[in-house]
Amino acid sequence: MLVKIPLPAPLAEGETLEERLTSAEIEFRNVTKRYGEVAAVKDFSLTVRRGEFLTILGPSGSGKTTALMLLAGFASPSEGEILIAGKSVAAVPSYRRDQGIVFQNYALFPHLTVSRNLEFPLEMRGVKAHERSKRVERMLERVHLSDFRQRMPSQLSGGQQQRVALARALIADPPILLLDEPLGALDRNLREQMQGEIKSLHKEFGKTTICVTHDQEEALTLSDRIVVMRDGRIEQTDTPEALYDRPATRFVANFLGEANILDDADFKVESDNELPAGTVAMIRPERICIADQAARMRADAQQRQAVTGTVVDMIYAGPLRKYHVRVGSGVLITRQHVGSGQKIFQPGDEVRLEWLRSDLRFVRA
Ligand SMILES: Nc1ncnc2c1ncn2[C@@H]1O[C@H](COP(=O)(O)OP(=O)(O)OP(=O)(O)O)[C@@H](O)[C@H]1O
Repeated sequence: MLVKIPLPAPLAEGETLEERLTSAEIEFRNVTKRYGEVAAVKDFSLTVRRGEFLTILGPSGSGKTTALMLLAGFASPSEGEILIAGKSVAAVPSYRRDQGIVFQNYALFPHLTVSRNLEFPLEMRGVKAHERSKRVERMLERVHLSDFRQRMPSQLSGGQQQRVALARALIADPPILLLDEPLGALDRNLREQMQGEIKSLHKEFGKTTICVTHDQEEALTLSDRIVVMRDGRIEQTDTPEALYDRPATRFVANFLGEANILDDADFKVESDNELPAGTVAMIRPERICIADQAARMRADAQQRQAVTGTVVDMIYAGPLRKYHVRVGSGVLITRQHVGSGQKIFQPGDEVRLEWLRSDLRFVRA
């Protein structure tokens, strides 16, 4: 069987193979960006590998967009530097950085048809008319918009417009793709569909992609790695699984998914060892099992911890049930898959919560 493998871009003029093999695609070195008194990004250092899909995730105002704008060249660092393919881009204007960009509100040209919108970046790069129309047709087909080629952007749905924006960002084959809340304006179903589309475009084209979002689910679904930002600084960088399973801080544990933080004030955590100074214990809701108080402990009781409490709330959420259980002066959350034969608890029920000791994590407080 013949397998088609997309090849990376040929070596640029002056680029050696050694440089290509060893250099990171993008590097932020101790970048700070100040707007007057406000430091929007502080001492930001990050290496992005070639072909990686990296998401910058954080609450509003944490500096995500500023980091992306610095990379795009729409703003310049107050301190530090940014390197692309091993070279500082301090003196390179944004239009010469060879990046495809999709912003939530980075509108298509409203007075140009879909085809003309796609042609524009090629025209800017001096691609000949014959070649341009071939590439536009190919790209339209790829994003399933061939039938819309003559429409104006205003005659397209939000999802279709974003597909055109993605196609326009990719058509000139830039090595880097920047996405700023690309799906922010879409409703939930469409967003999920477009996440699939972005993922498959990334697989197919292999662009080094930096995506900014405040949507944790989007970050978990799309990314090879996630950078969690807080107040202009990087809080933690890791793969989605590692961030979810082993968050380093209380902030990351709470921001990425739901977390039960076992504060000393609310729960007396019995531990064989002292918790390291400055840390608290944390457990994910789906790691806690809920059972009748009188139910027998599971066979591996030594490896488990159990507490008793009273159900204060049960929330039905499709395939999941979420229980809030009062334990002492605190509340623990547990999430159970809805399965056949599983007991359903109601507010007021006395229950036992159990978990494996190995599912407890400690995070910096
Ligand atoms: N041009 C600017 N002038 C002054 N302050 C700015 C400017 N751009 C950003 N800031 C400030 O820098 C901080 C970080 O903003 P930024 O837009 O990067 O955050 P964000 O994480 O992308 O937020 P959001 O998710 O709301 O877009 C904020 O406090 C913001 O007010």
